[in-house]
Amino acid sequence: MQVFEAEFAKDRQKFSAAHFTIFEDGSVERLHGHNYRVKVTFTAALGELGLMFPFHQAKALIKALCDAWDERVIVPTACPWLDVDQSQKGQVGLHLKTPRVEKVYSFPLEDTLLLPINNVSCENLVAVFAEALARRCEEDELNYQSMTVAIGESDGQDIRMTLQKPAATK
Ligand SMILES: Nc1nc2c(c(=O)[nH]1)N=C([C@H](O)[C@H](O)COP(=O)(O)OP(=O)(O)OP(=O)(O)O)CN2
Repeated sequence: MQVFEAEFAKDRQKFSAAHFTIFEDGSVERLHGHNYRVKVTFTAALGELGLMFPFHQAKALIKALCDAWDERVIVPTACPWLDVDQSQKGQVGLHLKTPRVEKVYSFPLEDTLLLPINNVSCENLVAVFAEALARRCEEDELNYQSMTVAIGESDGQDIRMTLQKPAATK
């Protein structure tokens, strides 16, 4: 069976976000930001009329997720060295305490993206982005066999991960 690949790497597939990366020795970067760039490659066989799926359908799903992650401070809520306090309405308080660093941050809740990851690394971001996009593709009944998502913090450096589409449950 012929399997086709469609890569989407449009300039509009980006999100601007702030984060800090934590390292295993307990050192932590200062808060900083990137214009993250997102590339998605789908594989699929051809359906009727020689189409994998309508390209606009895939591009709309990717762009909507990029928009949801845009202009945010990304918070790793599963980080063992980070206490995330949402007791103050509309605010997120972070108390970071590693073997080497102790810092306190406070952000408006609407400016944050709380992700169930232990560190805001490209590796973790690409995994969460791919799973979230797979859920949106499922809801939108986009037909594909696998997706490879690549996220880059700067030109010339991408981290990518491939997800196989789960077998149909119905
Ligand atoms: N394994 C990982 N290591 C690092 C990550 C990451 O996501 N995974 N991220 C960072 C920082 O966010 C940093 O901003 C980017 O790191 P790096 O590429 O080392 O730094 P530059 O953008 O300055 O890259 P240049 O090669 O100087 O252009 C650090 N490590």
